[in-house]
Amino acid sequence: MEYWARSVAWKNFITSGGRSTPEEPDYLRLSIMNMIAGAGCVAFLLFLVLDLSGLVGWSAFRITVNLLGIAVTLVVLIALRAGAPIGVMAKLAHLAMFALLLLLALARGESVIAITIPLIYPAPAYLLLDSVARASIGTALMLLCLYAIILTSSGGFFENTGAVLDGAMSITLAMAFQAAVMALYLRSRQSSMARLKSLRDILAFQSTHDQLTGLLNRYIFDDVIGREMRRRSDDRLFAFLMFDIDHFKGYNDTLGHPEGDELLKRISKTVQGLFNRAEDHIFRLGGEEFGIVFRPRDRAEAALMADRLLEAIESMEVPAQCGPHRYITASGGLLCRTPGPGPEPETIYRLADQAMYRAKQAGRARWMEAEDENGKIGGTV
Ligand SMILES: Nc1nc2c(ncn2[C@@H]2O[C@H](COP(=O)(O)OP(=O)(O)OP(=O)(O)O)[C@@H](O)[C@H]2O)c(=O)[nH]1
Repeated sequence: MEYWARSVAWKNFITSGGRSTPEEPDYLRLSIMNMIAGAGCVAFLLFLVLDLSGLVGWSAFRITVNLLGIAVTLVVLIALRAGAPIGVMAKLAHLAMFALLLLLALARGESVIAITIPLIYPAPAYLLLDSVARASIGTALMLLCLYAIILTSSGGFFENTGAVLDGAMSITLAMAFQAAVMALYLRSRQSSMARLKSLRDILAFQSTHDQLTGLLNRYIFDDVIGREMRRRSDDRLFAFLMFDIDHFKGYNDTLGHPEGDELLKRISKTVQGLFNRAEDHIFRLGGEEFGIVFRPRDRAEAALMADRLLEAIESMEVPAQCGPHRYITASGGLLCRTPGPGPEPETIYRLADQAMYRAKQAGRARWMEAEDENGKIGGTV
């Protein structure tokens, strides 16, 4: 089990740059992979030239590895152009490059640097996957160490030019691959993070907003009430105005539910026009019931806002389908108090609801002020 987990981690570690989503044509990844394969091809060609020119130790094995390197990178290039999946080709190229660098190093076994480079290649590559800052530090450190090894192990820069060139080219190739790994990884991580974020935003919006009107819903009501009741930043009052459209059932029954929905949307716009301060919260609490949490300076201002709202709804001049009024009206309940420790959100809701019920009983098209359990006005609590 542990071996399996380790081998999977290793596989991810080596091939992480090659992840792709096959359903999306990813032109950036395609370009990067084309670039890597092209650069790989050129680099192996240069290795070959170095070998053949006798600048570095010549061996049939070395030549074979160089030729293999050219062949693999050419296959990758051609396959990419023929439309092979980018992710698969990236994995293939990445693994082949690592294996070939290792073989090349073994072929030149007398040089410490030549063997070391491919072995340390995955370590900084892993570092590079995390962040650009860590990547830069990791890269700088690795380059410093490698050049220190080159200078010390080959007995001076000018005495073994072949080994130095060989090492430097290996480093360059490795660095190009690390940069590509980082670019691919960061890009794929960024796009999946962006997708996740937009999904999270959509879900957060949908869970707290009413689909029909776009207003806040009952789900977030308790949170808002709790927050507004606890606030200390502002010494204005806490007010909760709840209202319900009168005889909405009759309106729906006569004109149909789609017309009823339209009316709900229009009324929500009217409320938004009136309660338009940044700190106002407007809810559709259910059916044809709405609520507004706002911060009046005093009770008189809260009462004025309640009056204005009911007037604004009637002034929409939507013909009522039943009841004594010519136009659609609404009835409300208002609760007003100073913020601070006090009743729970459900108590606030219940008190305002009771006040609204009294307004309905008294003939509708009006609002009443909430009273607490002791019969006192909500605002004096
Ligand atoms: N069109 C529409 N109607 C809804 C929606 N939600 C609830 N309703 C309707 O709202 C009506 C509410 O009816 P009642 O609770 O009897 O209230 P009312 O007729 O307004 O009576 P009062 O409030 O006493 O004046 C019902 O007919 C519900 O079907 C909705 O999203 N869209």
